[in-house]
Amino acid sequence: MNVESVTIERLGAQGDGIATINGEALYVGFALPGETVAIRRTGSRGALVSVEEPSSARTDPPCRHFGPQGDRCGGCSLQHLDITAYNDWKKQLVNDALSARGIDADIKALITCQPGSRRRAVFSARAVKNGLVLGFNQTGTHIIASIEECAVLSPAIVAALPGLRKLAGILAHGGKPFRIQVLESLTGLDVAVDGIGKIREKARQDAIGQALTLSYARLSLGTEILVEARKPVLKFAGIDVLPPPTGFVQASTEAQEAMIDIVGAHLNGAKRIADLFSGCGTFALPLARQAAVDAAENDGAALKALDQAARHTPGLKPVTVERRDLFRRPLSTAELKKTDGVVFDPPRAGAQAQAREIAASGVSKVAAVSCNPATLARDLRILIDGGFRLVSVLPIDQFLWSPHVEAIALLER
Ligand SMILES: C[S@@+](CC[C@H](N)C(=O)[O-])C[C@H]1O[C@@H](n2cnc3c(N)ncnc32)[C@H](O)[C@@H]1O
Repeated sequence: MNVESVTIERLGAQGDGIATINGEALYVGFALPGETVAIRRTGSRGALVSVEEPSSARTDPPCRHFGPQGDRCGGCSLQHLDITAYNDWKKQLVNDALSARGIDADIKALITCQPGSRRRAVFSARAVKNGLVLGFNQTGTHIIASIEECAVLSPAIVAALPGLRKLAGILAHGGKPFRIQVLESLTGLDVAVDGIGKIREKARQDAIGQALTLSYARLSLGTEILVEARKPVLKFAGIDVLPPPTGFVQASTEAQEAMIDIVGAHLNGAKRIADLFSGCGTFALPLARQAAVDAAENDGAALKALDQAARHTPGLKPVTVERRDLFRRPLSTAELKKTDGVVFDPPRAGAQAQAREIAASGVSKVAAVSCNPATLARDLRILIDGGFRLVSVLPIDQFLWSPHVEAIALLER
């Protein structure tokens, strides 16, 4: 394949450099705006061969697995961009999504997260001819890049990699890839193996032995607990919560605490708050210090954890929980009649049906939390058209060096 030289014009939403060739966009990973790079072209993608004229914003990536010279670990896409330009790009992702819906917003400076602060990871693993590979998928492929270090994950998770590899080796069979979810809790690692299929009794017993030797707090197969040496504990603004295996929690404690503060301050003064897509209570529990809270969510185990934490925490205002599919059955305007504040934090698909009900309700303050600026913008458009004023938007870099960004939009009327 021929090597050709192109000039990169801008960064795309996935962190690729974009050049224009014959009027068509060409995407080049690990390339930056202003750079002239040598590439090998396949369709609309160019594989970086070398950087001929580097950008002044190019910097050395902190992780050896990153980039075309590393193992192309797909976890990060922008370690080679200096921090100021990187922060601007993240903020711009939110701005672009809102602008596409005609929303002019006061977007605050990016709230940053430190390297080594990610407490949750999902590794891919697979038995191979001469052993086992465990790491993250290369971008856009099912090839697993074996990981020895990671600049994003907490040091405790990085230190656990050799043990996780042993555990995966015990459970792996048949060469099919499977996942290992790891959450660093305050009482130790909460490890859940997923997508492994049926395992033999001996492998199960060996895995339990390994979990005890490695001092994990808990080991599960999917949601089935195999061994629980200690209950995994997290704190949401100082409130103890025992999350269920594989249940959603925010990726970084730093981001979680910043988000709790922002949401709590905005909904200050509300007497009755609905926390929709509540998970195990990241927002509901701290908010119950200031108002009665009705939490709704589709994961029964998460709601049970929320309910138990509420019952065991003294001084909270009343908390109710309801298991409910909010895509199919959003809280109606009638059900929101006594509610004056709402926080919603849906999965990437957003909260379109729920936003319509809130727009038509008497709710006066909303905090919309999202990990997907495109669906956030769509839902904000519904709320704004329903009479809400967008006060501000706060982007949060919960997914460091990746193309993902968290944001909280604060609205009132
Ligand atoms: C981004 S998480 C937020 C959880 C929580 N607010 C937190 O901060 O930990 C999204 C939550 O939506 C829940 N969820 C997904 N689909 C749902 C649905 N159709 N109805 C209700 N909840 C749903 C998930 O179980 C998950 O807990």
